[in-house]
Amino acid sequence: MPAKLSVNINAIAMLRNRRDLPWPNLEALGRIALQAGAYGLTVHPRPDQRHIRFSDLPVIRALIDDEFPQAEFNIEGYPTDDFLALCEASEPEQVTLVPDDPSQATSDHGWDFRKHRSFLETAVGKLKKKGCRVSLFADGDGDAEAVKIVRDLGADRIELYTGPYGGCYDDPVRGKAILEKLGETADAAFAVGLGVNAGHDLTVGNLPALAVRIPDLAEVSIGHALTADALEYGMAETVRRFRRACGETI
Ligand SMILES: CC(=O)[C@@H](O)[C@H](O)COP(=O)(O)O
Ligand SMILES: NCC(=O)COP(=O)(O)O
Repeated sequence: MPAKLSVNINAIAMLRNRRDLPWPNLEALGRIALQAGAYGLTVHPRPDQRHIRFSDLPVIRALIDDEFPQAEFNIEGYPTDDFLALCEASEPEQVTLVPDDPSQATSDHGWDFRKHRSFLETAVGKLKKKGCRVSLFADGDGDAEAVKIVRDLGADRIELYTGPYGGCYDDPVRGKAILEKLGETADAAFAVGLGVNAGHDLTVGNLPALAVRIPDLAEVSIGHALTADALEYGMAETVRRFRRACGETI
């Protein structure tokens, strides 16, 4: 089954926040994305609320509950007490824990699972108790032992950090090598019973090869390139293009 598309609306929020005005409207664009067949919506609130504001979360939750009850809400972020409280209030179907420092411009690495094992165990336990699926952001470095730690922590999935792949997927040497390491990491995760998501710098151009190497990829969350394409093609057509790039026949 092709990977499901979750549309990350962070970049749309960043554009909105240039002015103290309510557009572009996250709820309206989220609705168009879901009407066009996106499987879910992703947000990555950061402590300074520079794109997603905490007040956006109930609006997205209500959109899904009221109009798209089959869709999923995925919240990504670093598990501070404030973040975990946001998750508790928003009841996302999935939470993706990301090791981001508040000063980071964007996510640029996965967890060091050996170093942060006990910290993550506590956070994963709290989220699992609330009934969320939990995914942990992971480097695609082929580290099979690290993936076993994720399983032992009680998480359900890893999300492969695809940033290094995104920019050089068409380099026949470097791109191919990075893709193979991502694939090896996914294989190791599947072997211990974890699901595999992927995200960061995915595009219509680089998704097809990823989907071929990891045919059982569960979900991709995509924001930056999808928002850029939406300026050119419109949100509905862009969602359809990304769904096709994931392998859907629509
Ligand atoms: C975990 C991940 O790769 C995305 O959530 C990404 O961090 C989006 O956040 P920004 O929109 O702040 O780049
Ligand atoms: N988890 C990755 C994500 O949600 C979006 O990343 P990007 O497409 O904005 O790079």
